[in-house]
Amino acid sequence: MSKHAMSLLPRWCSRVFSVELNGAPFYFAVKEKHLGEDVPRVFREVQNRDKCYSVLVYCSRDRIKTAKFYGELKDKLLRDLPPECRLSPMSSFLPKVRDSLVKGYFLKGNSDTSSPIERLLSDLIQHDPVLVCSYSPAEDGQQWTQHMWSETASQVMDVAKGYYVVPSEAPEYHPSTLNIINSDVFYSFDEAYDVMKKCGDIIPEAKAVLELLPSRVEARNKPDFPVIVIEGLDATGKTTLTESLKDTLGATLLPSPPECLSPWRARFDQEPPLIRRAFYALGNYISADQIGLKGTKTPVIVDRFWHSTAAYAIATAVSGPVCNLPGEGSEVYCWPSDLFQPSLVVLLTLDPEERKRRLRNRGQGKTDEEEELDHNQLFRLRVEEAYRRISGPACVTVDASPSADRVLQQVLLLIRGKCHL
Ligand SMILES: Nc1ncnc2c1ncn2[C@@H]1O[C@H](COP(=O)(O)OP(=O)(O)O)[C@@H](O)[C@H]1O
Ligand SMILES: Nc1ccn([C@H]2C[C@H](O)[C@@H](COP(=O)(O)OP(=O)(O)O)O2)c(=O)n1
Repeated sequence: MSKHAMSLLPRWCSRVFSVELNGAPFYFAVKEKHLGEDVPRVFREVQNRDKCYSVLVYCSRDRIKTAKFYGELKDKLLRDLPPECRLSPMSSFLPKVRDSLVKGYFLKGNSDTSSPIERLLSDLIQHDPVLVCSYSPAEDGQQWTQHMWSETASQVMDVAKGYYVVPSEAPEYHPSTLNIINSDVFYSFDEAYDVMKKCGDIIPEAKAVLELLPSRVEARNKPDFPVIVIEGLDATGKTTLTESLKDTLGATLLPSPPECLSPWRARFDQEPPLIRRAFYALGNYISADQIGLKGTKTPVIVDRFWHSTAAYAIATAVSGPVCNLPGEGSEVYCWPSDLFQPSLVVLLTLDPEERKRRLRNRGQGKTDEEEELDHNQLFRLRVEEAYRRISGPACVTVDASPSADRVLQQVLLLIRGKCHL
């Protein structure tokens, strides 16, 4: 058994396991002794001939490698497993213990597929940073047990050392929230920079991004003029409004991520969240530098900024309904202390049907994430709620359904009230 597996074991029985079936999580724990608990739901629906497996990915010291490997593992499993084998996202965590989440996959096979699955898992355990367990009915046929695989023998360990699986309560918030800080959302330039720097060896484009970064984190000048950020989901009217504000106020308009990052954006959109979110986080620091420069001469309007970076990252890390998000007031919604704070952040909101109509009328291609927004109503609700919970500065919500001119007038009123323009 590897060093990593040994370090997980002492608290193995305190861990909770979560398997996500059709977007809904099912929780279970393991125990050495059985006290008549029910069989966890995820195993209740499994036929007696079936066998299940879990593959959990260790968080090695090299976070970049772990993040890349987790994505590649899914591709490998989907490619090499028998098509009848069902693959579901899985995780294991210590309740309320930050950074305790390990992610992986849960596999369900039957007696026909167990040989190819076990061959594949035996190979994985010998070459990759994974912990493999198998699940099967106990001898009495009433309970299910979990058996951890040994790396050296690449076989199931002594059956006597199997753990019983028992139901576990759902945690207060989605388990992914335990690992959001500095994995999905970065709260300082240095944290995001560190990820991008470590990517340099495997992603050549990361070096180009590093070269574009400002030499000083704090905006070089404190802008004399107001800086207004416009936020909202795609097609809520940000471009339309920011263009009008620019003309009406004689302001400078800055898109975010900044234009200088455009050549690299598609590349980083393919990367796992750790790398992709570091890219967007750094973009905000480049924008802050530009704001400092322009804001000494004119008001500045920014199309998306930190709210977008954090809200999309949090809403992607967590699945399911809005109540799975970290609670209001959680530290995950805090503004990075080293990032420039705009004078006003306006969040445009729109009825989903009207947003879809505007998207159709615009008729442009959408990013995968925006496609997801369309199909996954829960994701859209999570993004909007995360937007509302971010503080320092918090956003002011504006209904974007009236005509473009009425929306403009409404936002001008807010700006005049808040920024004395
Ligand atoms: N207030 C509005 N009423 C009706 N249509 C609008 C309004 N604001 C924008 N649109 C239209 O909706 C579409 C999306 O607007 P856009 O400004 O591109 O949104 P975003 O920049 O947020 O993606 C565009 O076709 C635009 O002309
Ligand atoms: N400052 C920013 C700007 C955008 N992002 C991310 C958040 C989402 O993943 C996408 C949304 O950007 P996209 O260009 O698709 O949206 P618009 O067309 O501008 O409405 O970019 C970010 O993380 N930080």
